[in-house]
Formats: sequence, structure tokens, C-alpha cells
Amino acid sequence: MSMRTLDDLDVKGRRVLVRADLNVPLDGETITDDGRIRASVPTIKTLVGRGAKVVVCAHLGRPKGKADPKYSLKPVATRLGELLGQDVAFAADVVGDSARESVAALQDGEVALLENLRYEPGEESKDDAVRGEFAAKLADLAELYVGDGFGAVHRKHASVYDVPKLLPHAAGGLVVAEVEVLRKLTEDTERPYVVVLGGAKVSDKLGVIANLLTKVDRLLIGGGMAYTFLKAQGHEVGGSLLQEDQLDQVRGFLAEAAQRGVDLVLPVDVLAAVTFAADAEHDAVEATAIPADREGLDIGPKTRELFATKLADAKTVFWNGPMGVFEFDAFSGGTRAVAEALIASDAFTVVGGGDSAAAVRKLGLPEDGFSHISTGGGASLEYLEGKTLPGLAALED
Ligand SMILES: Nc1ncnc2c1ncn2[C@@H]1O[C@H](COP(=O)(O)OP(=O)(O)O)[C@@H](O)[C@H]1O
Ligand SMILES: O=C(OP(=O)(O)O)[C@H](O)COP(=O)(O)O
Repeated sequence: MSMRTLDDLDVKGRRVLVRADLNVPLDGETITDDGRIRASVPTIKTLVGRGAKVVVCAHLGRPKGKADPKYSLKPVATRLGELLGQDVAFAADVVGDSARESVAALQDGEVALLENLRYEPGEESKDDAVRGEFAAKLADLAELYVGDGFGAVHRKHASVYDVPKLLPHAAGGLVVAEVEVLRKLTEDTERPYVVVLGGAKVSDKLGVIANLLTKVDRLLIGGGMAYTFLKAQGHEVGGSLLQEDQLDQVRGFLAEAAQRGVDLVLPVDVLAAVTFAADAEHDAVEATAIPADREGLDIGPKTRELFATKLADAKTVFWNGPMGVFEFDAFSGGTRAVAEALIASDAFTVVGGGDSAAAVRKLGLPEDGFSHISTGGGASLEYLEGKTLPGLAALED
């Protein structure tokens, strides 16, 4: 794979559109983890240093094609400015008057951030023509394009896939660095190779399992992913996160794992809470006996031990998705246990995903205890599947 890099672009005095992944967790307007903003800084700084007019674009959450102040990137513009040590002009729209005016006012070495790309229906449209029309408006704002939003390279979205077809382009430093590390996981993988999956984007991430079963020795499933498996085995999961329409698919994974000899490990106990709240009353119960009026918000103590045992002799580990609702202290123990097992191991360990990386930091665990912390969860998983990712393919052309 060969991608042009920043060194291949002559950016001085030119408007450069940078697609970053600034999808950070927010509590109201407060950024609770700025890891992805920090990860985006080096590329932006390089462009600033080389005298470019830098136009940053990104998404936040899933506003589904409509402006929604809850998902505004405004707080991110402020934080990005603090990290860069210079003002970041914030455009109140994506390709409208505010965006055009903010871009036109940029001097060499200055930075503007556009409002959330996903306010525009064209960004995520499945219709090539609709996406193309929006991409043309975005491309109109700049003369060059830099793809640096690794966490979104698995999305066939206008800003990721279509714009680089319209402008001279290069990969930013973050994308180059992420691909370099993840490639190590796909070539001469040392075994046992263990993947740990959790989190809440269940329907997205169930999709990668069929392919992972052909590559891994063990697959540990926790977090919100686990309940669809438990239900598929015929167990009650109460109000736990569930992907009802994928139960048949999951039964297929269970059969395939058995047939291939892949050790597919599910929770044996969970913390079952009466409601989804930080102070919810809860008990550790057998995973096969979740009361109908409870929901599973973390893996239980026996599962933490089981997962640690399954990780102890691993030589390669990829982990995406928290084991529970780590944002609530009472339900962060499972995530901590898996993180600590990775830190204790001498395997090549990669953690991927916005929330997984945020969890490591929130729990006060040493980031250098892992071989790599990736900004992308879904993106890393699809890369590990061996898939061609739209955002990387577009940068190669
Ligand atoms: N059992 C559970 N029930 C509900 N949500 C869960 C559960 N376990 C984990 N989560 C949630 O999953 C979210 C992260 O999922 P996801 O976005 O898939 O991870 P990442 O960003 O690391 O890829 C967190 O906000 C966490 O609270
Ligand atoms: O948070 C992200 O992915 P991740 O949760 O898989 O790490 C990326 O910003 C992509 O977001 P999306 O999954 O809403 O397309």
C-alpha cells in the first residue's frame, strides 16, 4: 500500500481541508476525554508550520443529517485552539455562508474548524450522487485534502471517501502511524492471538466477527456485545443491550467457532442493575440467570478472572470496546480488569476505539502499558479483517 504523505504536498499559502476524527465523549459541553483532539494536533501543527490555511472538518456523534446543538463541534474548536496554542475560527455551518466566510478570512498558518459534518444529509448518504454533491461543496472550500481521521476511515462517507477523489490528497501522520502498527497485527501474528470485543456499537461490530473467526485463536466477548450471544444461547437477558435481529447470525458464529476450534468465551457472570444509572442497585448474577427486570452493565468477578486467564499466555491481543458502562464507577471494574490483564501481559497489545482509549485514561491506567492505543475501534477491527477501507483506498488512488 502506498499513500502520499504530507511531505508530498506543497501546502504553503494553500487551503488544505483536513478530515480529522474529533469524535470525543462529551458531558453537556464538557469534553470528558480529549485524546482524539490531541492525536489530531501533530498533523495540523505541521500544516500550520508550513504556512497552509488549514480547514479542519470532522463529525461528532450521530446526529443523522440534521443540525442538533447537542452534537456541535464548538467545544472541540475551543479545546483544539488551546492545544495548538492559537485561535481556531469556528464556522457555524459545514458548507454554508459561515464556512465560506471563515475559510476566506484565513491567513497563512491559521486554522478554522467547520461544524459537524453529520449535520449534512449528504455526508453519510448511501446514494453516490447525493454524497457526491455534498463532497463537491466541501471540496470547493479547499485546494488540497489531507485524510487524517483514522477512526472514520471505515466509513464510505463524503468527507472520507469522495472528497479525496476531487482534490490532490495525502494521508496525515496519524493515519500513516495507525496503519503501520495495525499492519503488524495482520502479518506474522504471534500466537495465541486473542481479540476482546465489547462496547455498545453492537450491530456494527457483530459484522466483523465472521471474519475474525478465521484469524484468531480466542475471542472474548463482553460489554454490550455479550447479551446478544447469551440470548442466542437461549438465556434471559432482561433489559440488557440486545440486537434482536442478529440472533440467527450470532447462532451461526457460535457454531462456526466450535467447528473451527476457536475458543469463543462469553461472560459467566454479570453485574445486573435495576436501572441504567451510576448509583443503580445491582448484584453479580450468573450470566445464565439474569432476572427479567434487570440489565447487565458490567462483566462480573468470575468473568474478570476467566478473561484474565484467557489473556495470560496470549502473544498478540487486540481489544475494542469497554466491558461495561465504565463511565459509572460501579460498572468500571470489568474494563479495569481487562486493561490490567493486558498491561501485565508480555504480548503485543493494541487497544482501539474512542471510548476504550478514554476508559484507559479515565481509570488512571498507564498508557505506556500497551503496545499501542489506536484512535479507531471499528476502523481497526475492519482493518484487521483484511478489508479495503474506503478512507484508505481513496488516499491510495
Ligand atoms: N453492558 C453494557 N450496556 C450498555 N452499554 C455498555 C455496556 N458495556 C459497555 N457499554 C458502553 O459502550 C460504550 C462504548 O462502546 P463503543 O463505542 O462500541 O466503544 P469504542 O468507542 O471503544 O469503539 C461506552 O459508552 C460504554 O458505556
Ligand atoms: O467513534 C468512532 O468509532 P469507534 O467507536 O469504533 O472508535 C468514530 O468516530 C466513528 O464513528 P461512527 O461509528 O459513528 O461512524
